[in-house]
Amino acid sequence: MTRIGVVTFPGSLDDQDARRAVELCGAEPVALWHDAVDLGGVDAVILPGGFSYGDYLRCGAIARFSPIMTEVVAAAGRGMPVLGICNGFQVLCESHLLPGALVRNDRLTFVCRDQKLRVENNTTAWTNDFAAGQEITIVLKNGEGSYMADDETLARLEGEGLVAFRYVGGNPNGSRNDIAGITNPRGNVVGLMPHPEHNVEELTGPSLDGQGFFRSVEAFLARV
Ligand SMILES: NC(=O)CC[C@H](N)C(=O)O
Repeated sequence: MTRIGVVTFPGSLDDQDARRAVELCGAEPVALWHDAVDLGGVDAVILPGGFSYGDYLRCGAIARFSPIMTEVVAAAGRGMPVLGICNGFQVLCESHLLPGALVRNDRLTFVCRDQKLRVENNTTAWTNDFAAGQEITIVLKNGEGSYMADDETLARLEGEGLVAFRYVGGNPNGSRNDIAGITNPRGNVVGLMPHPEHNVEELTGPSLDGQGFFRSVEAFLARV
């Protein structure tokens, strides 16, 4: 059975939901504490949402220096699938596994809503279960979700097809080019602000679209 590690930093909030989503989608969740110095032999890693280290300095700026991140960066370099959700996306950018930065929402308030996204790249380890151009609904909840990158980086992301998800039906936070999530060129590291782990059960809704992320990584790992 595929083993997917979910890292808990001090201040992580959605680690339990991420582990539950992994389990509901048929893989074995493995809890990884942030000061671990190995990944316990997992096949993939999720950096979950929350407020690691209280969002002090900048979101993800301290978590980046947690001992486990040395292992995550090395494993990502070897091609291991890594998914950063919301605060996890912020940690991935701070760790330079993904380019750019997440800054305060343009309306200067926390935004919580069901968000429509368009799948722009369905070739990654975490998005291959979706159709290209598919519209999905995923919960969004953050205060610092506005994706920023310089013009050159943005042109590269667009030119190389590295935008994984784009907001549709209104940009909730001022992200450049309506970017909701990006991938690295290899397609194993993906970060997005909305929360797929909250969209895996009929009871809580608003969709089951989050399951696609976990099915994608299972399919990806079955191929390697
Ligand atoms: N839901 C989350 O992961 C929150 C992320 C981050 N701390 C923010 O508010 O922007």
